[in-house]
Amino acid sequence: MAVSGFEGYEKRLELRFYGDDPSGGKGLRRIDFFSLEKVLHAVQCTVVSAVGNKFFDSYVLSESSLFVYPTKIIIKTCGTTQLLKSVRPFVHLGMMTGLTLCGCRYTRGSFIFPDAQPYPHTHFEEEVIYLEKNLPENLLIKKGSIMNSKSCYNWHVFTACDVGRMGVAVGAHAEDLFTVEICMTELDRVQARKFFRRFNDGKTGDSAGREMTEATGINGVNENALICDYAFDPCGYSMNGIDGSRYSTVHVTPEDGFSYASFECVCSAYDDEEEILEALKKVVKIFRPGKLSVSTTSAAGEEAWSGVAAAIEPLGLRLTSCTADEFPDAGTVVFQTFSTRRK
Ligand SMILES: C[S@+](CC[C@H](N)C(=O)[O-])C[C@H]1O[C@@H](n2cnc3c(N)ncnc32)[C@H](O)[C@@H]1O
Repeated sequence: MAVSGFEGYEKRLELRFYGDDPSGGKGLRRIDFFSLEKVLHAVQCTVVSAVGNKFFDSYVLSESSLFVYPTKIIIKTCGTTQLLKSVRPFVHLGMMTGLTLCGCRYTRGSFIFPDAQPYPHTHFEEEVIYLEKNLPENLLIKKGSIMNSKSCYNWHVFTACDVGRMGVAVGAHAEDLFTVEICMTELDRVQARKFFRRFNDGKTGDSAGREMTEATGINGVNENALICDYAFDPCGYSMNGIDGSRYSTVHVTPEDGFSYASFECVCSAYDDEEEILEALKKVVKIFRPGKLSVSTTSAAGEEAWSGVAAAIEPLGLRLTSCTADEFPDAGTVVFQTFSTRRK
């Protein structure tokens, strides 16, 4: 941990692959656990809990989450982890399973403690140079950009893709799917206390995590999800939810002064918009943050997330900025920030 405090803001990397899969569709899920642990060691985190279904494998990490699909890896890490050190080993492991990287998406918010970040996470420019150096040459189309808000919290996005796979990748994978990433700071103190354990509570990380999931209502955000949760000692919480082929994930740093929580999920353009917005409202009510950002990434365009402000503003948060930009392979990224009216 940095001397000043724990960096809650995650770095998120999504790697997409293609190729003939001799294993009948298991693809990247054939990567053995020992090899995954080696990559995580380079990033400086470990697996604390795991669960899978017929679509994908989900791991709760000491610093956030990893999801492994047959042709896609999503890894999200916080603290002072060196996430981008996973790029080369994952590309290599993909090759070993007969798959080639065709898309890369890296996103993150603005760190609370930027000076505590190690190379290559010292500056966004450094991260982009590192990515360009370590991605394979077939990923020719690239764009890196910082989406600004009116506050000090900005959204950093880098995407790259293989020119030959561009249309295929978007069409086959993400045409109707969009990712929602919510970052919350200045959590309500009463709510944040619920993510602290009692001294010597005699519980395991799993059993304490289960209690937090229920006591806070996180299990009600998507009642259909199978939840894999973990409570850190003395505080902190992570969970992955799996619902068919879709994941959701929540991470909480409850310490006062640098409190942070995140929620991420995958939605479809065919989902009931009201249901998505209801889930979003439930998340905001669980944490009651002073500041919040919502980033949506969608091949379907900006409309995918047009109802966010109308859903959130009645909860006492005011829309302070809304920016949209296009990125190769990813589609439209919309970044909205909200700030409480209570201060
Ligand atoms: C890993 S969790 C959640 C991560 C997520 N990105 C976030 O900050 O919301 C981080 C919280 O767990 C606490 N924690 C306790 N033990 C930890 C450990 N061994 N590794 C990482 N975090 C730990 C941290 O102080 C922090 O409150």
